[in-house]
Amino acid sequence: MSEIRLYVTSTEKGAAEILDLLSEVFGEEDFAIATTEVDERRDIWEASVYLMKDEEEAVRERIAEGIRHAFPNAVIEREVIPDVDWIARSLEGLKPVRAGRFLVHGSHDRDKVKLNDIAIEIDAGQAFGTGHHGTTAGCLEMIEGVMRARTVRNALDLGTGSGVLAIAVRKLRHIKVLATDIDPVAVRVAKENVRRNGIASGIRLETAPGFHSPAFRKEGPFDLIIANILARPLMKVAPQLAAHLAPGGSVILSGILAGQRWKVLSAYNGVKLRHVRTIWRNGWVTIHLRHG
Ligand SMILES: C[S@@+](CC[C@H](N)C(=O)[O-])C[C@H]1O[C@@H](n2cnc3c(N)ncnc32)[C@H](O)[C@@H]1O
Repeated sequence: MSEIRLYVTSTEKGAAEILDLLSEVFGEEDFAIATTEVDERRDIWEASVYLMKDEEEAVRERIAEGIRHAFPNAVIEREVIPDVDWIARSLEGLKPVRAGRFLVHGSHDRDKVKLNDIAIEIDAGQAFGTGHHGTTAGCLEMIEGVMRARTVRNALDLGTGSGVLAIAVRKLRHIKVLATDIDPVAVRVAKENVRRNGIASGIRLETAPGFHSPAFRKEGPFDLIIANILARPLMKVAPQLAAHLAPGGSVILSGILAGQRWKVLSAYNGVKLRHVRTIWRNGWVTIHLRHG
């Protein structure tokens, strides 16, 4: 059955207020609720509830009732989310990708795994992160280097997508990992990938925009923070990211085009993080920074 997103368009402040109201309406029920930035310059945001098609009418009425007083003119729009299987089928031909000792492969390529590989099984789906993109591969290579050289007792994967990087960290070392994404669909896909890779515990997955969740304080500060979420949001979260880093900790940033490297580095120098190493892949850079 199809999944539906019901959403209301507002400003950042309005979307946050709607999110609070919807959290009261749906409480502990199993609905994913999130806010997403659509256009930073024009301050356009969406507050969304994800549900199955047969629940649509009842959920729509509850949303309307919940926000009616504070937002009398709000329009509730809908989007049908495409089925995961359809996308997966169209991308079935993707070849396994090597990055350091990691081999990221689809379920159809299990026989390609060699003895010394650290295999991560990810089928192409609705979440970003099959290993084919230069940013994911750069992060995997950097994770291996950093975790070999430094003591890492816990880690944060901000913008986890398919969960590939959190799975990589956990496969390298038996440590606790917090993995978050602004997109509840990605979080659901990541949960499935964590299970499929035989990881029964140790990875906590949460839907959260930026650092907006109590989970960060609860699980942090972190010895390693990985964030592959594009240059602009990376620059925006620099102060919060630095605040959640343990003394002497490492940061791996990606989603940065080569030409944006200096802007991102200067934002992070401003929060007392210094450059250690850069990996270049297909026009994208992955950067390792440290406290000090
Ligand atoms: C480029 S993908 C990276 C996925 C995976 N970590 C990888 O390396 O392949 C970026 C992910 O970050 C998420 N994202 C973007 N902005 C975010 C934000 N402000 N807070 C949390 N997640 C965010 C997106 O939904 C997307 O899943």
